[in-house]
Amino acid sequence: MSLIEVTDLRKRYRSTTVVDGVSFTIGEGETYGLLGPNGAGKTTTIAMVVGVLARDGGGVRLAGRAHEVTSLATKAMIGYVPQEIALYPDLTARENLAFFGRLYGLAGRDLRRRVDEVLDVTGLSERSREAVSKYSGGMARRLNIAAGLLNRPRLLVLDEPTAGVDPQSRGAILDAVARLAGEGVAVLYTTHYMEEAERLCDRVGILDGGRMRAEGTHRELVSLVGAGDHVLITVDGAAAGAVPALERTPGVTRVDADEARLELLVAESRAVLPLILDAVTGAGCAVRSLEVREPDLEAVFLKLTGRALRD
Ligand SMILES: Nc1ncnc2c1ncn2[C@@H]1O[C@H](COP(=O)(O)OP(=O)(O)OP(=O)(O)O)[C@@H](O)[C@H]1O
Repeated sequence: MSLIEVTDLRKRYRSTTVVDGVSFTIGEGETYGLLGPNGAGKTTTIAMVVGVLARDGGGVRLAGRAHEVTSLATKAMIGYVPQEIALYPDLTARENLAFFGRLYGLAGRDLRRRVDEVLDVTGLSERSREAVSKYSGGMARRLNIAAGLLNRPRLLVLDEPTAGVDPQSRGAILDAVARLAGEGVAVLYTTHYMEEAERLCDRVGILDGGRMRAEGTHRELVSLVGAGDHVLITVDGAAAGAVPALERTPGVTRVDADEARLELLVAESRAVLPLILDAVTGAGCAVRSLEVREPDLEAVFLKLTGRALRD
């Protein structure tokens, strides 16, 4: 069963519709990515999902219950980490977390244990007694995430958590999200980095202009636009001799030869690769190198919207 069901969300600002009928579900332990360029409506969508922004239409159900701006019981199941850092710079990481933990009603040994756990998940244990003013931007972002975990959320919502952070913090954030999902937390993750969506998310929704353009696993999205894997082969001598055999190979949809180089479009490279190698060597060409390039979400986005994900 899905932990959260979002149905037909809508938001207008004056005459402009910025979220236009967005629906998706996320199961326990599943990481769902909302991928879209700046201004696509990601932040507005998740603000309505979390319940900090009133919606103009649609519904959200969390663990089978209607979730509204005023629903405290369902809000208690959510950890929301907005883009803006909300921390006290003069306090240490530990003091910040203790403060937020008390707001959640934690105290004493429970509070200390929970603070230790969230510091560990975000990789900040060793620097926990330093003032946040001494932290890098990436560490502050990790601490912001740690604060969102104090209440053991069943749904963790992260709004572009890695935007502008250093590689070390980015790695720590991605590891933390994977670990939490492994523990059964449902994760809603917005990003405009398609590599992150590919690496982290079980399913991705592509949002553009306030609308969900497509949704699915990486494989499903890629097959939706009819793309296949590119296989690039270099051979000793002329590659053209291998073209007829490759064109007869099941699963190969296009063959281009240019001097010693072959470029193929194939439906499913893993299954077809042995047949391709047989065809090339059978035509008397010795293979010098072979590279498989899987299509990415960037290609899907371009195909769906006619624009690049990052302008
Ligand atoms: N309070 C507001 N009043 C008017 N327009 C708004 C308001 N908030 C957002 N918008 C507009 O809604 C659209 C979607 O914004 P939103 O912040 O949800 O996009 P986003 O995909 O999160 O982009 P970003 O990556 O830049 O945060 C934008 O065109 C934005 O200008």
